[in-house]
This record gives sequence, C-alpha cells and structure tokens, in this order.
Amino acid sequence: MTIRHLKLAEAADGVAEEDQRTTAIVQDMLQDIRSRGEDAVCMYAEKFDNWSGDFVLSEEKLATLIESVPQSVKDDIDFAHRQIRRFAEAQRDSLTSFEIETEPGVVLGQRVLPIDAAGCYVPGGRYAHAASALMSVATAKAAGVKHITACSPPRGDSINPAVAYAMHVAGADRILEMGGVHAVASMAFGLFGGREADILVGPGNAFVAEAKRLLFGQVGIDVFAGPTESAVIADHTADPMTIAVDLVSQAEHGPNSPVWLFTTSEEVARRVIELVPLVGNDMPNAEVIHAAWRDYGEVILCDTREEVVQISDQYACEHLQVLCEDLEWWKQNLGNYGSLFLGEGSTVTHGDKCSGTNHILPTKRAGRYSGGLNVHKFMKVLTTQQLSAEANLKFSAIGSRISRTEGMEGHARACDWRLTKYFPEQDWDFPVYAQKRY
Ligand SMILES: NC(=O)c1ccc[n+]([C@@H]2O[C@H](COP(=O)([O-])OP(=O)(O)OC[C@H]3O[C@@H](n4cnc5c(N)ncnc54)[C@H](O)[C@@H]3O)[C@@H](O)[C@H]2O)c1
Ligand SMILES: N[C@H](CO)Cc1c[nH]c[nH+]1
Ligand SMILES: [Zn+2]
Repeated sequence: MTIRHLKLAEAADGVAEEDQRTTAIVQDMLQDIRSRGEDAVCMYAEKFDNWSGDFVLSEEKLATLIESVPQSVKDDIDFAHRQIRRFAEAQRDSLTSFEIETEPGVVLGQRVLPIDAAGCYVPGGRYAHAASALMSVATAKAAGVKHITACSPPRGDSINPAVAYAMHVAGADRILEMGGVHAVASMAFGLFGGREADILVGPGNAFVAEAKRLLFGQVGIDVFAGPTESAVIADHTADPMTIAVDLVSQAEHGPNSPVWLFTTSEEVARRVIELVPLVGNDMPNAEVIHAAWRDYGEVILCDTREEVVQISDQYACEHLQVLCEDLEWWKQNLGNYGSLFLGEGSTVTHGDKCSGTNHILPTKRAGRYSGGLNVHKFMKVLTTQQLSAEANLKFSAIGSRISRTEGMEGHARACDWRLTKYFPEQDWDFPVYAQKRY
C-alpha cells in the first residue's frame, strides 16, 4: 500500500499519556463519590461548575426555563424531536417478541422488554447541546423506558433553557442540573433521591466518557462516545470548499476533536489544506478549530479507493462523509464507522441536529465493534421456554446424556428425575438415575 500522510497530527505522541491522566482523575473521583456520596458530588459541582444550588430541577423552575425559550426555537426542537422519535420507533418495530413451537410440546420464545431506568447525560460545557437531549431521551422513551433521568451542567443560574425544553418534550421524568463525572456517578448510584440507573447513555467530554467506561459492569452503557471525530473521503470530483467547510464544522467541537481527510486526489488534498485555516479563521471559535486542525487533523493520500477503504476502516471514524463518484460502491465496501453521510447533499450537521438518526456515536475506534445509540440499547432480549411432560421423553434424554458427557451429574439428574417421574414404566438404553423421594 502506498499511502502518504500529507498532514500529520501534531498532538499524536501525547494522546496516550493524556488518556492515562484522564483515567486516573476519573477513578479517584468515582471512588470518592462511592464512599462519600452526595457530599463529594457537592464538592465537585462547586469545583468544576461553580454550582452550589439544588440539583433536582423543580417543576416551577422547569416551567420558567421553558417559558424563556423563544417559540421559533421550540418549533425547531419539536421538528427534530418528531424526526428522532419516528426513526427510533421504526427501529423498535423491527425487533419484536415471538414464540415458536419447535417440536410438539416445546415452546421457545423471546420477549423484548425495555430497561427500567436510564440516566441520560447531555453535554453542556462548551455548547448547549439541546439536540443531544432529544437523541438520548426520545430514544429511551420510544423503547418504553419507565424512569428517565437527564442531566446537564448548569451555567450561571441554571441549565440552558433550550436543553431543559428538549429534555422535557422528549419525556425526561427527572432533570438534574449537574454535569461531569459527578453527574454520571449520581445517576449510576441513585443519589439525590433518584433511582439507580440501569443504563447510562449520552456523549460527553473525555472525563464523562471515561466515567461511563469505568462504571460499565455495575451499569450498562450505550457506547464509548467521547470527543467528536469526523472524516471525509474524497476523490477528484469532490469540491474542496465543501470538504473544508464540513471539516471545520466538526473541529469546532473542541481542541481535541480530530478531523481527517482520506483521498485519492493530491490536488483536492492540497487545496483542502490551504482552505481549512481560512474557513476556520472566520469563525467565533477560530481558536478551537485551529487547535483541533493543528494537533489532531490529518490528511492521507492513497493511490486507490481500496486503499482508502482500508485506512478508513482502520480509523473507524465516528462520522464518515463520502464525496466521491459511485456512492453505492462506497456504501457496500466501508465497514467501520459510527454513521455514514453519502454525497454532497448530506452534511454531518443534518445527523447532528434533525434528520432523525442518532448522533450519539462511537469514538476512539469503538466503531469497529459497535454502532451508536439506538432504540435497541434500551431494550433487553429475554428468552423463555415451556416444555410439556411428553416433550421430556426426547429433551430430557438428550439433556441427561450431554450432561454426563460433560461430567455434570447434577444437571443430568434434573433430566433423569423428569424421565422417571413422567415415564415410570419406560426402559432406557442409557443410564438413568432413579432419584429417591424423600
Ligand atoms: N461522540 C458523540 O456522540 C458526541 C456527541 C456530542 C458531543 N460529543 C462531545 O461531547 C463533548 C462535550 O464536552 P463539554 O466539555 O462541552 O461538555 P461536558 O458536559 O461533556 O463536560 C463538561 C463537564 O466536565 C467536567 N469537567 C471539566 N473539567 C474537568 C476536569 N479537569 N476534571 C473532571 N471533570 C471536569 C465539568 O463538570 C463540566 O461541567 C465534546 O468533546 C464533544 O465533542 C460527542
Ligand atoms: N457531532 C456530534 C457527535 O459527535 C453531535 C453534535 C451535537 N451537536 C453538534 N454536534
Ligand atoms: Zn457535531
């Protein structure tokens, strides 16, 4: 393979150490919250978010916040909410409960049940992520989750009003004005009068994502959804300006948000390298964009589209845009990503805000083994079985023999007991233990 790195990420060497520092900080915080509970949370809220108010958002305060949201903002959030809820319901209806009789008297089934309690983290450090509230809460609601707590970091006197509105219309039962590791821990441990979450979902910065990862096991999580990443795949037909605008759009997430270009066209690559800083200059948050591009931005030139697929699957980027000829070929051949955006008409902003697919997506190469948040993450597939006495003639005989082959006498006798109970007159051509009746 003859790939060339036309632009390297300047921060590449320090990333592993930074991840280790984050893990150590988050481990200490979780341990402290485990032992000191709400007192520790109050301390972190004061330290990181300058917050010493109540955490549970009251009905009255929620009403005041909603009142302060302009009607035009409510209309847009309502539109996005309908799209997201509709897509989640379509997903839900393709996974169903069923029962089948595989042999006479053997009924096997699956029941698809919602998880009972979800904790939805809505980021709020740098931006007011109203759409993220819809993504997690509306999807949990579509799944049928009964107890939904949503949280977001307060800024000034409250969480952002549009975020509060989005949480409310999507169906949150309880809102915490709290963010960061301590909010994740509060939902997991059921602090401040809430239920212990059965699953924690939602994106967040490196600390939030690491907290969820460390709590996994005690609770379920959706996916490792840390700092945003975006990649564009482009051939010679792509418009460099469109690529630059789209890379800048996702670099604005934070100074550690990587944006990558994988291309077969050196001309397109060189033009994009010129354009990104110019497009970024014109933005209110130019500093963040320049840092992300300088430290994490990469441009990789490949000879063939097959090589591009190989590189792209290796990066397993959260968002992947394809600006090339023959989109169907790319759709069939790309295998690792969080969400795919095909053609110039589709920008990541559509998925981020309002098209309806979920924007809570895998980062740090988690796209190799998982998709993003979807309605199934809030649902459990539970199996059931009911065997008649007659069905035991076959199934207990086989179960007993397999158990003894494996050296598991207790398992074998559970079957033998049924054979001798239901078929006392039968002669067996294999050893069957006649259990004493006590
Ligand atoms: N992968 C996805 O699906 C996805 C989607 C949307 C957003 N995102 C990402 O979410 C992130 C949002 O980050 P944000 O910072 O704006 O909001 P955030 O709410 O995730 O984090 C802010 C909180 O982090 C805590 N914090 C800050 N510094 C800390 C420290 N040194 N130690 C411990 N805790 C600390 C504070 O409590 C603060 O309120 C971005 O990185 C964005 O790219 C990802
Ligand atoms: N691109 C983000 C997912 O990494 C989601 C988002 C929300 N708002 C803006 N962007
Ligand atoms: Zn985004």
